[in-house]
Amino acid sequence: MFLFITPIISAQSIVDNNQQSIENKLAKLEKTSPQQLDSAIEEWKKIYDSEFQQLSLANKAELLIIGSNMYLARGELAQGEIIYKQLTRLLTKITDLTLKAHATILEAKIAMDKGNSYKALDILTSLNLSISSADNTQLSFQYFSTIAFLHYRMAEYQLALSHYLKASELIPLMLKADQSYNVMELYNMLGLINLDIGKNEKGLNYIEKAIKLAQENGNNEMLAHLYINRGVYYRNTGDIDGWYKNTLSAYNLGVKIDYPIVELTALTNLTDYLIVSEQYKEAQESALLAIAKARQLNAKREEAMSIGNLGMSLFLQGLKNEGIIKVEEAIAIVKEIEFRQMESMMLNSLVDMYADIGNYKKAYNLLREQNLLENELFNKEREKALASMQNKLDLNEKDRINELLKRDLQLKNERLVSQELEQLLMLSLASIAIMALILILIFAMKIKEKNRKLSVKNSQLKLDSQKDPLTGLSNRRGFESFITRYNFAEENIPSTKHSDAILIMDIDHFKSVNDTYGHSAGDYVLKEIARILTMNIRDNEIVVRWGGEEFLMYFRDLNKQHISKVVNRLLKHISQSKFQFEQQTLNVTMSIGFIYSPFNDITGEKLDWEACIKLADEALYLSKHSGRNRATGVIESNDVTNNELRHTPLTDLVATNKINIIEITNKND
Ligand SMILES: Nc1nc2c(ncn2[C@@H]2O[C@H](COP(=O)(O)OP(=O)(O)OP(=O)(O)O)[C@@H](O)[C@H]2O)c(=O)[nH]1
Repeated sequence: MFLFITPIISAQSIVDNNQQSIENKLAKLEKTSPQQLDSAIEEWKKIYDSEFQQLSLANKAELLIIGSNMYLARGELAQGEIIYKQLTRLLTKITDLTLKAHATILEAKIAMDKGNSYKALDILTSLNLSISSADNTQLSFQYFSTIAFLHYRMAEYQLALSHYLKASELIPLMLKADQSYNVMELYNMLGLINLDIGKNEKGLNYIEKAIKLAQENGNNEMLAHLYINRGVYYRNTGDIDGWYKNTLSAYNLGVKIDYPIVELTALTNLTDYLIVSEQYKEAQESALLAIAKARQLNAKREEAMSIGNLGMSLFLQGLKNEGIIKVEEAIAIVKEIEFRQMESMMLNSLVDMYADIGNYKKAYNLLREQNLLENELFNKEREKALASMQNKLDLNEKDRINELLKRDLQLKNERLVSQELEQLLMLSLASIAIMALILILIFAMKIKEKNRKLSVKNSQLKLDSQKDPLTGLSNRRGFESFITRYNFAEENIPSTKHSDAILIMDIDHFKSVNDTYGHSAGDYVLKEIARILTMNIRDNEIVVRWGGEEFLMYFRDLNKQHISKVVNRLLKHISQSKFQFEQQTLNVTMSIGFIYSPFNDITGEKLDWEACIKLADEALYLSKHSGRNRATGVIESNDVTNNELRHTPLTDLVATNKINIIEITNKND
């Protein structure tokens, strides 16, 4: 039965008069005590109807929180919930944590009023996390007080006590904030709980503190409640006179200040006292007064309890049937308002009554009914506890799954990143590899090209080195290359009719050409002779510039009968050619030495080409010596070895008749 709302003060707003006025109105409504509830709700309705639309979002939320709290305090759960739902829609547009926390506490109160204490507890427990960091005294105070009250309602006194004690740490700050009513209420609750758990002295101590504060503040309504509760201390300690005195004080004060709730509570307590003190007639009177007061206040619970008390006092006066009827009437009411615990207690009394009058059958049936009810209540509590536990488990499991999913996601992300990196790396490596490959290829191609060029150049150089630059004929090196390729010694099978022939030729008196016509004329003659000689060979034959004015000709597969004709034709071709140089006609002749190749010695062994050339060269010398413009050929061996052919001068071989030679003079046909 208390309201706590934290004023919302926006630091940035420059409050105008209207704003100031609504702030004041809200602040006043916040401090509403239960006794002023009806008038406060009227005031709230007025503000809601005329000003709500013009209010800021925060003020709207605050007004709704106050309204919902007030309706709940007056026991109008449905109205309180409607306002709460409007508040939740509004809160989607608001980020203020304090307002949200107040809304959450409201949600818990609604769950509590609906009888779902465990749900309420869960809601408040979830708020604990966010509120612990909130630097807001009144909000924290309300949180601890609400959760404590919830535990109290659930008969969890130790837990209730620990939360009220947490709230009590805020008392100095609360008093400073002009929240003495809430502090009184806290002392009262601490007192009641201590009384409930048997710590009577401690309980009384808190009640006395509350009484002192109520007296200081002139809060008679609160004082009246506190007298009743101090009476409980005396009842608990067995001082029924003290109980009676305090309860009576409460009743008298209630009448004096016209506070019917306290009057009703005091009357109910007085009836209890009168029954305990066996003053049944007075108890009957007191019960009747309480019933009237309860009906006046539409307080069904108190009405039922008082009717039950009336029944008990009648029964104990000996009016047993009347008593039973009243108790049954009371049970009907508690059934109607589903006050199950009271129903169970009353059924218990009724069982005793029927047993007392000897109606055991009825007593037995009622006892069974009462047992079933107890079981139902027990199971209901059990189910609630199980549901709460399941909810906690689910939340826990959800948290665990969320955590797992989060970790899974994190791992997947990490894996993705590393995969991306890996791919990037692979891509980079691949790119590098491709680049490298391209570079290598380019490099290789360049090298290949260079090598090709080099090899072309080399070939060219090689060719050049094998060529005579003046005539373009092969030189000695060219001939060696030719003869090696031809594989002279191996491939030429000696034949009696055909043979190759090597001619060594030398221009006659060439020196005089140079001397007479100049070196250029000599060069010209050399080139012309090269041309003429080349005209006389086939594709697989060769003309070589063997030395200065010396040439070599290699004929292949030549009929031995035709060699003289070939040589003679050559001598003629040269001698009959007109060498025209600068209007000068030059006459040129050549001398030739030749040999069949391969040349066989007596053993039939082939003579190597170098030795053949040596013999041809010596034959040339014989031609020169015999008068020039002629040819001398080594044609047959007799009794001679290759060794002798290699090392013995040709003239000696001829003189000793070891070989035969022929001489071909340049005859005109
Ligand atoms: N123009 C020119 N003359 C050359 C070249 N090579 C050699 N000779 C000349 O050829 C001449 C060869 O002379 P010799 O060896 O005395 O013989 P020859 O004058 O031909 O007399 P025989 O051979 O005995 O008939 C030399 O004068 C060389 O200078 C050349 O490439 N060009």
